[in-house]
Amino acid sequence: MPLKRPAGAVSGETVYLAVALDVPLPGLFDYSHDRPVAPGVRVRVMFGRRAMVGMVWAVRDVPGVAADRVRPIEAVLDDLPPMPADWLRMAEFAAHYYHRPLGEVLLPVLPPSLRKPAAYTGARSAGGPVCRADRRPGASRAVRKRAALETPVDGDAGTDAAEVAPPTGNPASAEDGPTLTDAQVRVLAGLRDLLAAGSGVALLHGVTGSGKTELYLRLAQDVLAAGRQVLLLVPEINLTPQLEHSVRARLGDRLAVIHSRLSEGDRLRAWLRASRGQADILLGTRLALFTPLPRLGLIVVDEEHDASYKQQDGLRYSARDLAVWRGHDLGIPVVLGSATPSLETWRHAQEGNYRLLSLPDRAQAQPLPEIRLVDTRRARLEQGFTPQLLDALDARLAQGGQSLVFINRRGYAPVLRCASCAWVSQCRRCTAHMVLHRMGSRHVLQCHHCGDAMPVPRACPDCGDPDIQPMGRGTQRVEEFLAERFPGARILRIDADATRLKGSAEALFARAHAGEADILVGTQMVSKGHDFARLGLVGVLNADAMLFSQDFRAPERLFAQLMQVAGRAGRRQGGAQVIVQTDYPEQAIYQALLQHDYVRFAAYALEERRDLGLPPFSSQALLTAQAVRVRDALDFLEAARALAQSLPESAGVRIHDPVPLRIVRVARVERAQLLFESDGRGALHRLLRALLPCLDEAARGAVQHWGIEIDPQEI
Ligand SMILES: Nc1ncnc2c1ncn2[C@@H]1O[C@H](COP(=O)(O)OP(=O)(O)OP(=O)(O)O)[C@@H](O)[C@H]1O
Ligand SMILES: [Zn+2]
Repeated sequence: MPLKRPAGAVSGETVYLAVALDVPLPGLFDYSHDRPVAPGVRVRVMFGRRAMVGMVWAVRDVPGVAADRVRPIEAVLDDLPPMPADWLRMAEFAAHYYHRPLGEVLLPVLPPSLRKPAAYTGARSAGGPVCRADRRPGASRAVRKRAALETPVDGDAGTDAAEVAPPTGNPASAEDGPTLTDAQVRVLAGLRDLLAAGSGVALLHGVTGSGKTELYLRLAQDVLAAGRQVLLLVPEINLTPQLEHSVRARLGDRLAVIHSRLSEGDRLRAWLRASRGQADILLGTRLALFTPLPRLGLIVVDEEHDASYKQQDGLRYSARDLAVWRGHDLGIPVVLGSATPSLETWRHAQEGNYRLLSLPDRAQAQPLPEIRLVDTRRARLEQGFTPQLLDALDARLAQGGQSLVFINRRGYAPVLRCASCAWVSQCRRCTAHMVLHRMGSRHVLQCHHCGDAMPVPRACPDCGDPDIQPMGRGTQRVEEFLAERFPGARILRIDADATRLKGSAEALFARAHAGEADILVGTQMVSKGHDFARLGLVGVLNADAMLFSQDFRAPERLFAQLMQVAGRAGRRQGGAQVIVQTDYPEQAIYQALLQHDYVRFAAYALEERRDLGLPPFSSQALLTAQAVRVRDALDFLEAARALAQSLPESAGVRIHDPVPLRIVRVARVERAQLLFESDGRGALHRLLRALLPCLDEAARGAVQHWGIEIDPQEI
């Protein structure tokens, strides 16, 4: 299809715009208009009978379909300049690498109000969401004036696409940081080398509490002083308030925060400030990566190993991997920080692709906590607690210190069971148990997979026995037990249920940080990133649950999780202790944990991966299929496999057997998967490019949905 540069077109003559739309169909869609529109400009169009917001990707001389079937666009949404060229390049790369239509990348990553046609029509639209945001008190006059005068830029998206507000120079009255330790000084010099070199990736491997955050702030100061912007990514929303506070105190108020819990209006305003260059620092979770930043000079990915950087639906991208790509594309440095780097990143550092900088000790000269494995096989457990852990909790309480009980399972109990027959609380729609939850004074059953809920039956639905009992325990039951066992203690539970309401997570964490709790009970939500001042004891229940998982990444994740949660203890005072209860103290993973030895663990785990040809020594892609019956999903995957094997591009690609997912049915849909693997990335992608366009044909009939995931993190 011949593409034409918009600048050459004469106004008044019909042009064809290739528009990306967020619909599950490949390719772009042609619309006509009376003058060219720059790539990266949003337009309102009719798709079938639906009004949609799309994004212009190119201008064509001739449409891809018969000219009389091409519909005109409804409106050019000229409240924003075209998306900048580097942003369009990143989206194009993501679409290509993850094998998705462009429209499924370009539109979903925008703030929701920018992609809703209704936001631009009707009496109350008042010029659209951008104009409304700019008219709010607080929006600068200059912006209001610009928004009122702005006409669409019919130029190349690359040139001067964004409004760039000049930096204000050094933030006023920035608080001074602590005097750096020798190790921090050395690492900062390494990071500054990277800045001076202009680009490259550094892995900042620093043990928990080593003061990595301090170095991000120092480096950010340099970048800001040079008039550039900083993108700071964190894995969890709950980590933003703590960091936001440090950033404001040290670097000033030219900060924007973006994450998925913001209201639409707040998210749009933060996005506008960042993309207009009015904010110098953008702090956010993975979706913040897709924000245009006209003066971007540094990207930091904190806790880079964290699985939350991987989007789990739609475009299944890794924000960390795309951050590295964006840095490379822009020729700016990227810093990946972690106490427990992912093995992918660690290998890059070992091979010299990334520059390895290490902080081997804690910043405040505290030793890492002592770790004890307590063998649960012969212990007399009280509600899952060993006498050793209970004694340790007692001792901390007596000293007035804070403790954390970590259990990665929310709710009251994972299953309800009848004492006399085999009945268990099974979800009607999923191959999973319904979890018992306490709601105030009542209990309910809830499925964590489909969200279905039902009241607790009075008696066993199968045999009528009234004696039905919760089995095992989650955070709520632990909280209840601790309250009984330690009546004077202030107990605070932090998990997804306790933090569901807006603002409640921030309030709970603030109380934990302020030392207003003696015992914290929490899931992985509390295990990472937080800098608790008085926490001296960590008890880990149920660590073994991940030990024998099918997923080859389970040991890596378990090790990281335990190192991270252990790392919350003793950050300000010595004498901290971690107690891990386990049935398998002899397992290599626990032995490495005792030594706080990430490097040894990584060496051992990488050796194993190399022997088995697993990532990072190979690349993987996962084809998943959904159907009412898993047999149909498996048949489709079997056909896909046969088709793949018949293609010449399959050379060098290992194609495994299709298998049902571990939890095969969710919400009455059954799922299966097929794994592709190759030693080099290229071969895998070549095969997928040849194979995927043929699959819709093969999926006809019983298969409801199929999808491809590149670099899957869970198998
Ligand atoms: N040079 C220093 N002198 C004194 N205190 C410091 C110094 N550097 C950092 N700190 C303090 O040490 C604590 C731990 O630092 P920080 O939270 O940055 O660690 P981290 O490496 O990010 O840890 P984690 O990986 O566990 O998140 C913080 O309270 C921080 O203020
Ligand atoms: Zn369910």
